[in-house]
Amino acid sequence: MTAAREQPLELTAISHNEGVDAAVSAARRVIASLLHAGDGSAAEMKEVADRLNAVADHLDEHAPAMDQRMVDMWSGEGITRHDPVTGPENTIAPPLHLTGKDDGSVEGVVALGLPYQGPPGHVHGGISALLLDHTLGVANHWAGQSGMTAELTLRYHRPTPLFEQLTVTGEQIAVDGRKIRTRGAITARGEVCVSADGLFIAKHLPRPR
Ligand SMILES: CCCCCCCC(=O)SCCNC(=O)CCNC(=O)[C@H](O)C(C)(C)COP(=O)(O)OP(=O)(O)OC[C@H]1O[C@@H](n2cnc3c(N)ncnc32)[C@H](O)[C@@H]1OP(=O)(O)O
Repeated sequence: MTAAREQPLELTAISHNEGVDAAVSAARRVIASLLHAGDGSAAEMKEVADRLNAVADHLDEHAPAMDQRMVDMWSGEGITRHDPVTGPENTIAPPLHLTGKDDGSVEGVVALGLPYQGPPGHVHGGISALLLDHTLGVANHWAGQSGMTAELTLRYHRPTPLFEQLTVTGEQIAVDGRKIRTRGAITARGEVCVSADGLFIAKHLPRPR
């Protein structure tokens, strides 16, 4: 095991707070604000819709062809900037930020707002599954042997609160040929809300070129 690091090792992309990252942060705000406002809001929603559509028209007008964008997204090695969990370029990413620990596990903290609500005041179970699937995948990457999810078994121990700091962890447990076993959890206030056991199979789809 390596000597203790002063800084945790970054395993996911950090927002640059400029360019598309800044626009994505603003869009995340819009998504949360729309849900907060609702139809009973005094805001002029027709005008809001027109302005948002104008923004989308502007983006579409200047976007590269989709196949070129796919190549760009997957150029270079290492961590992605576009995934739906950690990606600073992806508006639907909360985003979760993961770091690698010296014990071989990965960990991140995140607080989720209204767009991720399932039961009243609590996180949707599918969102928890999304966070854990990705975190287990990053844990495999950190451990040195990664693959695609073949099975993900979740146990929902207690409701996962919105608006509170959640800790998401992942750790590779075993590798047997192409089969990789990984586990993880989401905890709030020190209590496990969701735990996950994953089976991953070493398989890698080709990057667009
Ligand atoms: C760093 C970034 C992190 C990102 C993390 C995100 C992770 C994801 O979300 S990946 C996307 C979701 N997953 C998928 O779409 C996977 C779709 N499924 C597949 O591609 C394939 O079926 C896959 C990969 C599961 C198996 O691949 P394939 O090469 O066909 O495996 P195959 O040769 O049939 O089986 C290999 C072994 O695994 C076993 N196996 C395969 N699938 C399963 C399964 N679901 N359950 C149990 N065992 C399985 C087989 O029995 C076989 O075992 P053995 O060697 O003992 O005979």
